[in-house]
Amino acid sequence: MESRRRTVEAAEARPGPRSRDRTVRHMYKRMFFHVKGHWALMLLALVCLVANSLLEFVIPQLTRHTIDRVIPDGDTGALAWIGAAILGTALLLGLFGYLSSVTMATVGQRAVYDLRNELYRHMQSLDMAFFDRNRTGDLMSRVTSDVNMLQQLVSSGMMQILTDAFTFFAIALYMLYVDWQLTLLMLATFPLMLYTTRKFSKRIRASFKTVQQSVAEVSNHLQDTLSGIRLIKSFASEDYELERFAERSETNMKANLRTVRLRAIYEPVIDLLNYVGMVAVLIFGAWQTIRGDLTVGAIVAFLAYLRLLQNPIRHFSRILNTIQQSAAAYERIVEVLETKPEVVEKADAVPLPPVNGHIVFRGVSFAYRPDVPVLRDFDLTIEPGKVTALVGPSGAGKSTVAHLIARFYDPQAGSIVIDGLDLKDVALKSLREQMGVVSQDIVLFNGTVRDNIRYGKPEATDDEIAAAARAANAHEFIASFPNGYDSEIGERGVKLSGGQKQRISIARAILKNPRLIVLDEATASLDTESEHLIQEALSRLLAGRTCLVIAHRLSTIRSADRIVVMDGGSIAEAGTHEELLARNGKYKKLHDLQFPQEEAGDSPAG
Ligand SMILES: Nc1ncnc2c1ncn2[C@@H]1O[C@H](COP(=O)(O)OP(=O)(O)OP(=O)(O)O)[C@@H](O)[C@H]1O
Repeated sequence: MESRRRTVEAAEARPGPRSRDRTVRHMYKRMFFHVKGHWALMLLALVCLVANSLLEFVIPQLTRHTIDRVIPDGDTGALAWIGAAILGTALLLGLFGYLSSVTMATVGQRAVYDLRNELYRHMQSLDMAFFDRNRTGDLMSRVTSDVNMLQQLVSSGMMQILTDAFTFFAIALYMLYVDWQLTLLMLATFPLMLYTTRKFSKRIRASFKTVQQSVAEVSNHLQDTLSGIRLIKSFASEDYELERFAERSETNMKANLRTVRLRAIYEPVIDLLNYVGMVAVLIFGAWQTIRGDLTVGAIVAFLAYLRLLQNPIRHFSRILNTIQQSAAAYERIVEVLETKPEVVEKADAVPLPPVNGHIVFRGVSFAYRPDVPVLRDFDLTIEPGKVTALVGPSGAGKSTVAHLIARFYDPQAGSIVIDGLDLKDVALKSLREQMGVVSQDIVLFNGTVRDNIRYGKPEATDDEIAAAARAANAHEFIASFPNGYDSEIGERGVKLSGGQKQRISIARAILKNPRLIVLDEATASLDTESEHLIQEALSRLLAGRTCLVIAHRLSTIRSADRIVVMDGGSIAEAGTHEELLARNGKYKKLHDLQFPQEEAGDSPAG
């Protein structure tokens, strides 16, 4: 019971909404961790950015010199030098600007590359329960668009903030030195700006989060409908899907507009506060100049510095967007990164030695969702080297038994023991490497026929691949393709029939040569020819191994060594085909439903 509670809690464990400031801090820390390896590039970018700030400082000084010295002295000779100095400074500004942009983009791209790989690696390490809970399109958008969002932060936002802070403090200090009263007057608007920024950043982040969620919804919809396009067309439900897609797009549009509106208010408010500062400086500065306390050049330079000082603030209002947008995306990334798999390998897990395949379920109870039990106090023994078939009505829990053997999930009570070792004590890889699953949902990846068969044994030679294909009755049709084993499968490749796909998946399992086979039998009825070829391929695959066959059609399992009839998550009866027929129980009923003509009792031999 205790372990069940733990699993349920873990299943629901998702990071709660963390405090916003904490997210931003956390995000910076983690992103810094990712860029740490590129410190030389970061340093170069930082040097360029600081050089830029210093150079920006020079131009107002040259203006001041021109107004206060060159013009009163009538020194026309100096004008050319001043012009050249300003142009030279501008050229250097351009050069450093270029260098800093390129280096920062490089660091940003690399950090994103690392983060994206980390996220994908973590997703691969998560268990099936995680993938049951999350939708594919949503996960895809986390790895693509959310990670991209962070790239912006690293390549522009992070450094910009550092240099802006540097520029701001350098100029503020200089201005305090030149005229502290004027500077303090101007800085008086800053608390107001900070207050406004805080207020807006909370709202902007919340609205960005809605935007990212709506992107995920669009992505989910696309994933579902494009992969199920055949179904949509066969139901002629294009208009319905279009309407649903338009709804999701509209949510996305509205969410975007909401953020735009927030920004559209925030930026002018900050600009207005900037102008208030400028007006104060202009009036008070002009008054000082009239009184002769300040030169005209000094007030012009002061106003130029004021603009420079306001630049970081204006930037900040833009960066704030990037930060809030990134923080919203980051929260979605961290939700995945902080999810702990429920099925974890013990630190001292032992590699499973080559198995015989003696599998025992002892008092196993299991539920995908806490309130819907699937297996109840379930006992089952699978004998090594034998074919055990599971039959029973849909939803009885047959596939669940197979999932538990592969340890896709852990039972909440009871234990599963393989050759005397508890599954939980065994290294996952060593277990799954010895298992072959041939399922009714055949998954073939984009790539060649050869790649797809070789998936079971990456180091296999071409001869081994061909031998496996022959054993799976697949060689002939593969050889008839113009490119043979090098034919591409998938969207732009050859189209395979259901039976052909199945034979390729059997070849893949034969090549892997596992000790344990789980066969989740196809429900789709094939033509007799295909059916025969597949049955032949399967009997070669099953020979000499421990096999669990999840059977939907009783015709294929008559010769099984043991047939287990499941109903409502437990075993109703078990025995051979003949024994079960003789018992006249559930199996007999299922049998009569499928073969009404044999009811008289003349069942064919298996
Ligand atoms: N990933 C899942 N998340 C939640 N519930 C699930 C999941 N997979 C299966 N179930 C539920 O568990 C129960 C048993 O499912 P299971 O697939 O093991 O049955 P089955 O006997 O193999 O059925 P079928 O013959 O239709 O394939 C069903 O009620 C099903 O709805």
